[in-house]
Amino acid sequence: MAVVCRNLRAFAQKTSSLRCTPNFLRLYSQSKPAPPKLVTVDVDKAGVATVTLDRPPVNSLNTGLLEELGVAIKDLEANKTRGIILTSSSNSVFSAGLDILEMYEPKKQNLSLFWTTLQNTWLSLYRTSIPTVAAINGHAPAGGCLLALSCEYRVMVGPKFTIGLNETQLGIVAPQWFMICMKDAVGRRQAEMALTAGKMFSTQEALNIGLIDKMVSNKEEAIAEAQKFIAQFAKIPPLARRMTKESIRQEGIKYMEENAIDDLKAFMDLVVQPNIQKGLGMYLEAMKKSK
Ligand SMILES: CCCC/C=C\CC(=O)SCCNC(=O)CCNC(=O)[C@H](O)C(C)(C)COP(=O)(O)OP(=O)(O)OC[C@H]1O[C@@H](n2cnc3c(N)ncnc32)[C@H](O)[C@@H]1OP(=O)(O)O
Repeated sequence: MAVVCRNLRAFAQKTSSLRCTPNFLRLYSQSKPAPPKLVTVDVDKAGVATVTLDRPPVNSLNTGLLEELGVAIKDLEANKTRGIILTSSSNSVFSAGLDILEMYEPKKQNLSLFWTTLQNTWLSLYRTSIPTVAAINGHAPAGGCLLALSCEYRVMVGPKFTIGLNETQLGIVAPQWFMICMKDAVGRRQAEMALTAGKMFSTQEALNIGLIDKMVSNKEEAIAEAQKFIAQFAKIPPLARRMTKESIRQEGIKYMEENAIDDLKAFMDLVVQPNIQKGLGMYLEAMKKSK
C-alpha cells in the first residue's frame, strides 16, 4: 500500500489535473487491489532466504514472475543474505518453464520485454555472489530446469518428478546459455544427448548423470539439505568464494554480456515463425486435451 501511495503521489505531482488527496487515494486503492505476489521471500534467523515461486497452477515463468524474481535477488544481495534457497509453493511442480502464453501469438513489445526480463533475471541468479540452492519439489521442464541449473546445488524430491531441457520436443532450440548451464552440470557429452533428444529425466536418472546433486523424499528434507550446503560457506572467506564463482561461471556470464542483443533478436525472429507458432498452439491444445 505504501508503494502504491508513493507511486500515486509521484504520478499526481506530475499531472496538473490530479490532486493526491486522501479521498483520491482511498478511491484509487479501493478500485485497484494490489496484484498477488508471484515470488515470496522468507529470511530465517541464520540469514538464509527461501525464495518461493508462487504462480499457480504450475509456476510458468511470465514477465511478472521473472521481474519479481530478479528484484528479489537484487534485494537479497543488498541485504547481504547468506544463502538463497529457490523453491516452489506447489506440491508437484517446481516450474513448468517459460509461460508459453507469453510466446504464443505475442505482441512484439511484450515479447521483447519478456525475453529481456528472462535474460536479466537469469544473469542475476547465475552470477550472484550469494550461495544458491534449488530445492526442486516437483517437475522442472525447460525454463524450470534452467532456473535450477543456474543455482550452485540442486536437491530434488523424488522419485516421481522429472527435470530436463525438453525444448526440441516443442520444435524449438534452447539458447546457447541454456546449453552452457546444462554443460556446466553434466558435461558436454551428456548435455548433447539430453538436449538433442529433449529428454526429461526421472529424479534417479538426473542424479545418475549429475543433473541434480541429491535426491530426497520430501520438501522439508530438500530445504534441510539446502541449508546444510549453504552453511559450509560460513568458513570460507567471501571474497575468495565470490571471485571463484564468477571465474568458474565466466563462459555463461561473458556469453550473456556480449550476446544479449543478438540473443534477443534470434529469439524474436524464431518465435514469430509460422511453424513455431503452429507448434506452440498445438502444444497448448495437447496439454488441455491430456487432462
Ligand atoms: C527460442 C525459444 C527458447 C525457449 C526456451 C525455453 C522454452 C520453455 O521453457 S517452454 C515451456 C516448456 N514447458 C513444458 O513443456 C512443460 C509443459 N507443462 C507440463 O508438462 C505440465 O503442465 C506439468 C508437468 C509441468 C504439470 O502437469 P499438471 O500438474 O498435470 O498440470 P497441467 O498440465 O494440467 O497444467 C495446468 C495448466 O497450466 C498450463 N501450463 C502448463 N505448462 C505451461 C507453460 N509452460 N506455459 C503456459 N501454460 C502452461 C496448462 O495448459 C494448464 O492450463 P489450463 O488447461 O488452462 O488449466
